[in-house]
Amino acid sequence: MTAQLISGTQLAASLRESISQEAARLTALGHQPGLAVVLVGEDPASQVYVRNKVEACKKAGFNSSMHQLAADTTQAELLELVHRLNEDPAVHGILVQLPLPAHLDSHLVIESIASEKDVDGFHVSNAGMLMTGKPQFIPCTPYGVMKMLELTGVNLRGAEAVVIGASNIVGKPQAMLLLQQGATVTLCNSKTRDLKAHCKRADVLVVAVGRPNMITGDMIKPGAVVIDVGINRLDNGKLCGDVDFESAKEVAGWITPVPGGVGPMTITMLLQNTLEAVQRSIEQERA
Ligand SMILES: Nc1nc2c(c(=O)[nH]1)N[C@@H](CN(C=O)c1ccc(C(=O)N[C@@H](CCC(=O)O)C(=O)O)cc1)CN2
Repeated sequence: MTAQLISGTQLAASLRESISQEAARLTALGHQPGLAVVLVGEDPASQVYVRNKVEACKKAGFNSSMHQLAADTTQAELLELVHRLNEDPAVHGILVQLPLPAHLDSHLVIESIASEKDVDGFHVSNAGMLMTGKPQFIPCTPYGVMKMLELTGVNLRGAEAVVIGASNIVGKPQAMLLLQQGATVTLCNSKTRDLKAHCKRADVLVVAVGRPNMITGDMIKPGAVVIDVGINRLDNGKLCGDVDFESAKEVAGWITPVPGGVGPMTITMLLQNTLEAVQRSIEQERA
């Protein structure tokens, strides 16, 4: 193996220590961070992620409430719950786990969350703030990726960064964050011609597609930083990323594993965003 491993598990553990300390300080001041997590239905992967989020909150000393709703919950019932959480002063952050069951309109639900409590950073107001270079809440996965890049010491100014996957949750905000750090960014999508040529140019390659092992070592520039956002469950029950780790690690300079890479960082940045929500609410009270 030539590449150095970027362990999300390790980085997350060290960031969570500082987060816990700040949570204890805020709690002592009478502002215990509060995160409400909403899950609709019984998607097994979502259940795992939500459980891990609630667990991480508890460990960090946050007050977390879990709202588990039946798969046939109506749009009106879900909006009513979000409305109640918006009004609750003990709740600083609200997260509705995605994907929602098909009969629910995710866009309307996200827009119903008060933007100052949208710790996922998915609300159009927060997406706009990020786009215009004044981020309030940065979506957790791209935020975590930026922390991982910081750890490698890679200089993003003038670097060629290629992001594969143009979702609102990962690809688009990731491209914005890289651009804001001075990288020259290419955002690839499912229609991109000659994906390999784009990948081969990348000093920093972020892959968020959801297709097991689609990026192989021969598509990677020697020494590149490769960040694998994909989490795919194979028929044998094992998890794998969008990058073929075995061949990629022989070419890359740095690489993230799956599991234990970007996933744990996503949850950590959710805690960080919730802290930022508390800090802003205190500032607002004082103003
Ligand atoms: N409201 C949101 N919904 C979703 C988000 C999100 O950020 N906000 N992101 C993804 C899923 N996700 C967080 O919710 C998430 C995915 C994976 C992990 C993680 O820690 N993965 C572990 C493996 C866990 C396993 O055994 O399955 C790892 O990679 O090591 C955390 C969060 C979609 N929905």
